[in-house]
Amino acid sequence: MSTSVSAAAVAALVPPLTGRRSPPASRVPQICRRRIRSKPRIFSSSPSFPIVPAAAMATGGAAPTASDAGSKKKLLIFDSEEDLAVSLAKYTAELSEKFAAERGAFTAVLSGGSLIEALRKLTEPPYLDSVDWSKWHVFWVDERVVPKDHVDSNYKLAYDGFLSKVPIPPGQVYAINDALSAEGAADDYEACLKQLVKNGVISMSAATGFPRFDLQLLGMGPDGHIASLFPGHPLVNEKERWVTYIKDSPKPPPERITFTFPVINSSAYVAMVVTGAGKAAAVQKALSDKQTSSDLLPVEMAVLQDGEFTWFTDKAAVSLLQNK
Ligand SMILES: O=C1O[C@H](COP(=O)(O)O)[C@@H](O)[C@H](O)[C@H]1O
Repeated sequence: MSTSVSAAAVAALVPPLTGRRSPPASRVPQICRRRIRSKPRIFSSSPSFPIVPAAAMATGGAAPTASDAGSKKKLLIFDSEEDLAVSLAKYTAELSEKFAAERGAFTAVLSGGSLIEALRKLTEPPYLDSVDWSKWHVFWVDERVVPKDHVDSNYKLAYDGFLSKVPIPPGQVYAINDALSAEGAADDYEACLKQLVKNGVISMSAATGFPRFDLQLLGMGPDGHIASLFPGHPLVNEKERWVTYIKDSPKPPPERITFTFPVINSSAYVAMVVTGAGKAAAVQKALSDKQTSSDLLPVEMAVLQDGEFTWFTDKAAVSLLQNK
């Protein structure tokens, strides 16, 4: 179990991030430190999206290079989930290298659910050895308010499937304080983020005034929810908070914390990882041309202010799209 103290009490302990050096784990604010438990082919798109051959991506074609700067949305369709996982690893590793070189840190946001399994290739060669894991700072776009060893914990899911297999410094893994209420945990996590902005670990978006994470790795539920932002729930309209809480999640468990849309939409890069026929209807709605502003799914509300949004999908997930 992690400890937590106020952000103000620890602020002075933490030097700003400079150059290419990341702060040692021991100097990360206690409020932000949640140590890893010792145990515990056919490529198509809607007309509004560029068609990006997934095979090209696998060989570097969709790497985050300067030539991609003007391309804000991409739809990648893979023949298999295995192919998707290979390319997602390459994409993530290249962004890690880019941000580590540019700013000495890489802020990666995880969702729960099927996303974690899709990250499995990052835990294998060549990435296990070639990625500079010491530059990674890991966050959760949403978390269930349960103990970290609970089967519903997004932290546990990520730890078991990803974090326990790569050498990210434990002090750079920012889990929620699971001893707090949902409201308290959301406040605590937001305070953690604000402290890390002050330290220079997390960038700020000049355009929005909200934190700008380097990469958010997100999943989507069959109902079109992302993070813990559900269709028709008032939380989708939150405009001020960075992190908020929900006590009546339609998907169990009911109590969760979640990043808000202003934070999600301030990201530099988002990978939206969606597979399986069960999500085809939501994908169809999100990627169809006939969007109406009155009944947007949460996934449709993920619109980056100044970043690159890439859908990583398989054939089943796009099976209801026209023009394939
Ligand atoms: O409850 C949640 O669900 C979504 C989607 O999960 P998936 O298994 O259908 O991919 C997930 O992105 C979110 O983090 C999680 O809390």
